[in-house]
Amino acid sequence: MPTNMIDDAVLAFDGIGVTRNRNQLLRDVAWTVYPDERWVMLGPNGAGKTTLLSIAAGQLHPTTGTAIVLGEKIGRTDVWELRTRIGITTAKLAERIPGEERVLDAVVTAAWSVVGRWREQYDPLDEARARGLLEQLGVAGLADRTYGTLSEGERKRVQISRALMTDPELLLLDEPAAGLDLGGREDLLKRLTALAADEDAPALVLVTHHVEEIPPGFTHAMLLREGAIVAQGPVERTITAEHLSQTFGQPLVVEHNAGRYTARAA
Ligand SMILES: Nc1ncnc2c1ncn2[C@@H]1O[C@H](COP(=O)(O)OP(=O)(O)OP(=O)(O)O)[C@@H](O)[C@H]1O
Repeated sequence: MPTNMIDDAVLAFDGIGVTRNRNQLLRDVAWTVYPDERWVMLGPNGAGKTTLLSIAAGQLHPTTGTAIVLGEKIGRTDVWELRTRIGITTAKLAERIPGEERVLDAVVTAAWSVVGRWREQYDPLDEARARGLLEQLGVAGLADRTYGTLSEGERKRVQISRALMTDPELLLLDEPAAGLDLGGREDLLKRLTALAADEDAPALVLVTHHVEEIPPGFTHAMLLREGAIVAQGPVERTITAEHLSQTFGQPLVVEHNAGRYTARAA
């Protein structure tokens, strides 16, 4: 690949392998993500999705290969500085938000914690930004509630607002629709569809187990099985019956309707 293309890339991974306790969690992963791309990563339990996302988040060094995140080579760079440029939501991070915290505080303090500052009072610009993000995710009315009183779907949207607070160049969403009921999932998908269409939004990578959770407008897909890539590329060419059957290890039928995918056993 020409060097100038790699320079523009948000993620440029080559020959990535991760080994832990003699288990090969990832093998020979090559993956490039550009700023205007919206990726969905799919694969069965244990396929290596979270491991790959951790490298993208600057949280994990690969055992082999080269991982360049936002132009910085993992292993050579100050990851703390790098992490301020990346927004991430995971179930583990969400558990750290105290139930008694006011929703607006949960969003505003994202900016404080990444830069390691502590303040008694809001900067009015921070507060306005947090309120704007809650509005964008359709939960502005919840700003003064405590986080613990929110439904799971509302919490997910607050978590995404929080991850966007620092104006990241890359947003990583690990199973954002997990545990949501049908209405909650559809609400979240609507917001993610709007985010995908927003040209000011960062590059997006969303991990899921279900093709039903691919928001319309997502441009690319990566399919993983047992730590290796089964297929990757533009979403319509990648989310096919053949690729998904191979990824999930059983014959599957895939349908694509009005921008949404469904899959079932053949
Ligand atoms: N420190 C470790 N030592 C050994 N094996 C590990 C370690 N961490 C993760 N694994 C294994 O690596 C594999 C990939 O895990 P990973 O969490 O990346 O998968 P995943 O695709 O995100 O799975 P899920 O969909 O279940 O969240 C799993 O089999 C897991 O048990």
